[in-house]
Amino acid sequence: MTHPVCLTVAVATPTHSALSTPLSYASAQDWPPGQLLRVPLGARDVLGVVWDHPGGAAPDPGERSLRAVVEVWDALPPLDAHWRALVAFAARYYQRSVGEMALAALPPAMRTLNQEQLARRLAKLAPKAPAPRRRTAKASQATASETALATAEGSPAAPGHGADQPLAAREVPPALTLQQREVLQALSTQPGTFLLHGNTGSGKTEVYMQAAAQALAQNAHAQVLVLVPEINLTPQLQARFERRFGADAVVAMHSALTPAKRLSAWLRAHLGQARIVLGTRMAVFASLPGLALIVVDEEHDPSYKQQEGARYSARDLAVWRGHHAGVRVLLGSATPSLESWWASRPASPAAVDDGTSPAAGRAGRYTRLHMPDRIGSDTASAALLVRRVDMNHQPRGAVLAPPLLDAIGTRAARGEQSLLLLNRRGYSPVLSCSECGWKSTCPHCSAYRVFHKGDRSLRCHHCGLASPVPHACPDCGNPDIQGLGRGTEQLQEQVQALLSDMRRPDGSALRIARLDADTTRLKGTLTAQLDQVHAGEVDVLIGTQMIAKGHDFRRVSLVAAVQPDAALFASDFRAPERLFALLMQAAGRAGRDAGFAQQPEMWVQTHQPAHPLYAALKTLDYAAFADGQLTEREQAGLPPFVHQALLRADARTQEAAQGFLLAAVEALRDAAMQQPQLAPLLDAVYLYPAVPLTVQRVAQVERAQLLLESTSRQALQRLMHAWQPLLHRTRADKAHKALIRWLFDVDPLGI
Ligand SMILES: Nc1ncnc2c1ncn2[C@@H]1O[C@H](COP(=O)(O)OP(=O)(O)OP(=O)(O)O)[C@@H](O)[C@H]1O
Ligand SMILES: [Zn+2]
Repeated sequence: MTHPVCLTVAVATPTHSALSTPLSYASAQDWPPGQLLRVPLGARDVLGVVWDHPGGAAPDPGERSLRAVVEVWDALPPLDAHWRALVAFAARYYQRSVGEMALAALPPAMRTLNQEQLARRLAKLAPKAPAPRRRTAKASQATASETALATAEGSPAAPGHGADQPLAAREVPPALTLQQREVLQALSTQPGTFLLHGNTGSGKTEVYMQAAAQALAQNAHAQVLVLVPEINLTPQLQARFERRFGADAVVAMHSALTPAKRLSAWLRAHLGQARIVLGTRMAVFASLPGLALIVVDEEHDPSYKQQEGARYSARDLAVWRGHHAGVRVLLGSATPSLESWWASRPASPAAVDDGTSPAAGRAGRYTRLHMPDRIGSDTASAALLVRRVDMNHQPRGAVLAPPLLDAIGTRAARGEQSLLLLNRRGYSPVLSCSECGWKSTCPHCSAYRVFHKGDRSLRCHHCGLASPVPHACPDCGNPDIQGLGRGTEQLQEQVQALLSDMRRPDGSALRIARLDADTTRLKGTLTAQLDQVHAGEVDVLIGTQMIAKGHDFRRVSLVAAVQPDAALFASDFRAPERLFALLMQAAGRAGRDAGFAQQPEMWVQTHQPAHPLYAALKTLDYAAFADGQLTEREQAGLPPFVHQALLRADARTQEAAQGFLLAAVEALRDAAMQQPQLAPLLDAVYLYPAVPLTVQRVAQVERAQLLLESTSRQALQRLMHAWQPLLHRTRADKAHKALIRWLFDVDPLGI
């Protein structure tokens, strides 16, 4: 009889429970950490990952009656030490349990799979027998990077993907510009994390692809991870990678995939069959045994931060992962986040001895690289002109200023396209009764329901509640209820009327389309709509920030921000950074082809034409804007000069939510009296008073938060860890039974 061994297994136990550490199970045989298996938990059996024993040594199963492992998925190689280290770090840093983090990092379809089903899936993925290598004429005259890739792929050890594809099927990379060459050169000469500050249309994607080709050439198992904010917004990007590397080498990972597709993408990455993984934030947790390079495109994009469950930043984890695995990380953006801009600051000799600013003088952790010039910008006509339109001097209530209307008409008459950006969907953000003042508030949220004319509904954008538009005021019966303010739906209607006299080159009326979350709800509609724009079937495209992101529109020569001012006065300290990035990205959609008769233009309709943000936009000088913002942030003691976390509480009443936060602070202060090691942490971390969130109530849940701030990331981390058990205890107190949940949001994006 064999003596059973004890396995430590990470299972998806909730963070906020007593079971939040990995559990012990008995097994007839020892299995290495990283092995996937199924184990019993309560009445069910669940997916788990063999974890490293706490303290290194296996506990003795001896006396304890451990439950036995159900089945071990030994057909799959174990998850490697880098992957486990990433998961363990993410759990620690974002204050979650290892089990929760590990299981959230695996494709959901895996949870319901058994060994047999897994075997069938794997059989489907099994590589076809590689065909003998073919040498085509093309291969012998290929560029360096292509040859490098060919070597990697042609190697007999290359795990089964399109090694049998002739190279001729692949696209030949263009000759690089000088700036692209310099960036690739800098990348190849030193390790570390790089911030590529590349103008829109400067050819960053080409740099990513060539850097990927170089990394893949290192060996036959090398893999590259490419993170993008929203893959479904840029189907073109995936197509570009597939053209370059072959469809078999690339897998996509994002939440719009069917569970089965997501699982096979994950398996192909884990087995090394996929050489390039292109995915959204979740892909940062992909198992990549051959990881050789990480690219984070549009690294400033807020969608890299997960907003529920474990609130991780995929960008920040990508940097950690690359550092831990010893591979390069390439962050790219035309408008980097201020965090990354600061982290990549060059050393400033002037400030070295000044001593007033703690970090001044020292260079940042990242290497900053620049590509200021757009591809084809040697033609003078390609330079972008930014025009501010003072709406104080336009006809009252004008939707579009008359000169802007003219400009759109002129462009359309030449077959060029215009984009109109309005970051608010629906017809009107609120309906109101002119008699009694009734407004379309949501009964479940502290927010208005938005009027959507298309299906005549009132919809809450927070909880999703939708109901038909009333024919008369529900309070006083007045039939005259009106919309206040304007969304994309209304803008489309108004622009349609305003442009009705204008003509396309063929004499027909202009075609005006709208692209936002409402028009793209159905699967496939986004791609279809983008295809229409690319094909030139649309003259004027109206949309939310969706139209500003990453699209390589070739016929757009004019972009206009219709009413961007609101963000200038938002209370969120990141609002200017976001607005500037949005406008720069939007501007970057104009003039991507140098062959226009007239200079491409970005119009900004504003009542604040002298605002410094628009002045900076006028010169398209991101660096000046960023440095100005950083000075303000440093003076005001805001990130990246301090580190923040939120303690959030949700409850049935606001009183209960704030009551919990107050009690938790009290418990922490009490504990500090008894535990002297806590006192310095409380000195190093500032705890703000508990306050309601800006949108205080959502779906009948009252929300409150407490901001923690420190100049020391470590002190902040240690305080949260020390606080965890006290929070569990406070939660368990009957006095707080109205509490629904509490959580930490580390490095929050909105406070
Ligand atoms: N070296 C090159 N020679 C010719 N064309 C190039 C070169 N590099 C890139 N291009 C082309 O220029 C266009 C813009 O390049 P790319 O999409 O890579 O820019 P980007 O910096 O990623 O843009 P954005 O940030 O706006 O998405 C693309 O159509 C691309 O195919
Ligand atoms: Zn609501």
